[in-house]
Amino acid sequence: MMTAAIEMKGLRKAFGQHNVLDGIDLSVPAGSIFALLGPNGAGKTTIINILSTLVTPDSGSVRVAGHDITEKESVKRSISLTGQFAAVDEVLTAEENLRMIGRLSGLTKAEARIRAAELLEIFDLTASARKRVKTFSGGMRRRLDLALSLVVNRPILFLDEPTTGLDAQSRRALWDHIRQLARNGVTVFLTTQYLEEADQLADAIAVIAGGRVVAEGTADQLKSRIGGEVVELRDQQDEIIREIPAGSSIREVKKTIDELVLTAPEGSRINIRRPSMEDVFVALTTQEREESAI
Ligand SMILES: Nc1ncnc2c1ncn2[C@@H]1O[C@H](COP(=O)(O)OP(=O)(O)OP(=O)(O)O)[C@@H](O)[C@H]1O
Repeated sequence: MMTAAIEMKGLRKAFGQHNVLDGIDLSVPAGSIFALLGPNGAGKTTIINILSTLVTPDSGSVRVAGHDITEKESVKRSISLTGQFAAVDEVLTAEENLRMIGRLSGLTKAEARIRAAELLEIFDLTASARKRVKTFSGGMRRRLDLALSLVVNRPILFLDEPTTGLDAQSRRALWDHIRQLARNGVTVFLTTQYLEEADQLADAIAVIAGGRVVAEGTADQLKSRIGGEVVELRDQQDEIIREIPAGSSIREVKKTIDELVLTAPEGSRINIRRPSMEDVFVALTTQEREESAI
């Protein structure tokens, strides 16, 4: 059995009367990429804050890298966190910031220089390496922030919405880097609003809503959980007119197509596809909202 790098059992946290986490059980194998999904305000950042010892839970047992989270110093030595060095020094250049963090983290001068150059390259900041951070755009700062959290590789990396605000090219570069880290044995725990990101990157995904885990598994398992195929009707401009989950048997799919054909406008066409992560997310989180409204 694989060892768990992160383990939560019965994790609860309330802010005032608001039960944000209402008994979360999750286990993340070492060296895997784990994505936590959930609607806005579901408690994703709260979980990351608890796992990185910034917030104390009300109850439950939580272990990170083999340490109980009450052993704060041991946990902190095992983790990196995006935004950890959000206080980027504005007066320094990107390269100086990276080298400074390298030195503060115990790298030699030469090691810090090499690591800074590598990270500047990965995050497409080489051309701006010698510019002061105060002249940077929002996207450049975000990339530098991510680079700073990766100066020293710790066994566990927490990334809270790492690609929000990044363009497609930087997003792809970060995904490649995350995959590389996981291949080298780093456990990556990320939250994301981009369902494609979870689909592309994560070995396992958990969806939280209403303070609980409402689904857990690989992207394929989650997709098959909501069942079968989706039949979509598109107009001549390729815009979706209707989408219907059709079930998994050929008979069900044919029945759905027959229904659509009756109402399909001239020039439209029909596609059959597997459910996307978005279908899964909408199905799971809508179901949770409906149940909690009862
Ligand atoms: N320190 C705090 N005091 C009071 N309420 C808080 C505190 N931190 C978080 N909350 C509340 O807890 C809930 C969960 O917040 P959290 O930031 O963990 O959600 P999230 O899933 O990360 O959301 P988002 O997708 O919007 O980033 C929200 O309703 C938030 O307002």
